[in-house]
Amino acid sequence: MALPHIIALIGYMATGKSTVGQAMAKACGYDFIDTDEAIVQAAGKSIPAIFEEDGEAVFRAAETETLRQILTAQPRNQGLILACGGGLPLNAENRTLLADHCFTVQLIADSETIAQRVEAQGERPLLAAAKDHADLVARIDQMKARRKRDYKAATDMNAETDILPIEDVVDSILFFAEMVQNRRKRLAD
Ligand SMILES: Nc1ncnc2c1ncn2[C@@H]1O[C@H](COP(=O)(O)OP(=O)(O)O)[C@@H](O)[C@H]1O
Ligand SMILES: O=C(O)C1=C[C@@H](OP(=O)(O)O)[C@@H](O)[C@H](O)C1
Ligand SMILES: [Mg+2]
Repeated sequence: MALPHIIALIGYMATGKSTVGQAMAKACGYDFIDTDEAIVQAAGKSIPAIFEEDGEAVFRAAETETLRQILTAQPRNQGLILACGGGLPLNAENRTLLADHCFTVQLIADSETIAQRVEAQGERPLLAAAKDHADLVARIDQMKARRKRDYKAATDMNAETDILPIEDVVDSILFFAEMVQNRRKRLAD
């Protein structure tokens, strides 16, 4: 399968970047890295603990360094699926790194779907203050609206994760990414 060398998944929290990314890597034989996982490994503590003990600014600085390191270390002869933390594309330097190295897919889901996933999973410090379900949905709506422009600026393709099961989301992304790669090759020849 002719695919871009690095496929990055971006998008709002709980749209499925980590889950879909892992399944994509398995389906196409690419490596898989999750920026959040890499940061947790290096810090030796969870994302909520980093936010609480070190603050968001420290987490964001680690995010940029981790992204740069991952993108430059990836061997030429091995593809990579990179699941990004939800806030990563809000930083202009990170968007430039994505544009320079990746085919970037934005995962999208309804705020209601996201709220249900966040309630089931936890682990999202930026949404931890929500009072109840309705407040959580409202906070997700507001944060999504604030982030929309930066996400769009970094995006080569959108994929919805509300309707299709994970395997079909994977197949649709790989199908589209392969078309793009073939087209790029034709244009380069
Ligand atoms: N079609 C789907 N695509 C992606 N995730 C889904 C889908 N259906 C259910 N989920 C669930 O939604 C959650 C998404 O969480 P996660 O992958 O951690 O998202 P993110 O990394 O974007 O925050 C997982 O528990 C996953 O199993
Ligand atoms: O959107 C964000 O700002 C964040 C998203 C999280 O990753 P997921 O999008 O994988 O949940 C994680 O990086 C951190 O909690 C901050
Ligand atoms: Mg994730």
